Amino acid sequence: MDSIEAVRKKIDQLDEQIVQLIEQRAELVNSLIKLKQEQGVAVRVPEREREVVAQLHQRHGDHFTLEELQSIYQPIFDACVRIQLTD
Ligand SMILES: C=C(O[C@@H]1C=C(C(=O)O)C=C[C@H]1O)C(=O)O
Repeated sequence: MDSIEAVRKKIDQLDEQIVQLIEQRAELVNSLIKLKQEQGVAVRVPEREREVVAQLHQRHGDHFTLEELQSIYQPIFDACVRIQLTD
């Protein structure tokens, strides 16, 4: 069995990957801004955000409730929209 320190090291590595993925996600969201401006699409699209969370819940509902996934994703949506508006 791994020691607490060894497991924490694996958790730290996963956290690093999670943040890198969130950064990549934010870059993709940011790349939409030009298309949105050209097509007159709103920066914030709440129904799309609901759809993202609902799809994740369909696939991962065994581990996370809908409310938990919403709580995890709301700050990510907020940060992505802020970056779209400020970059
Ligand atoms: C990425 C988009 O822009 C915004 C950010 C979203 C996201 O971070 O997933 C979803 C909807 C919009 O509020 C989009 O419209 O698809």
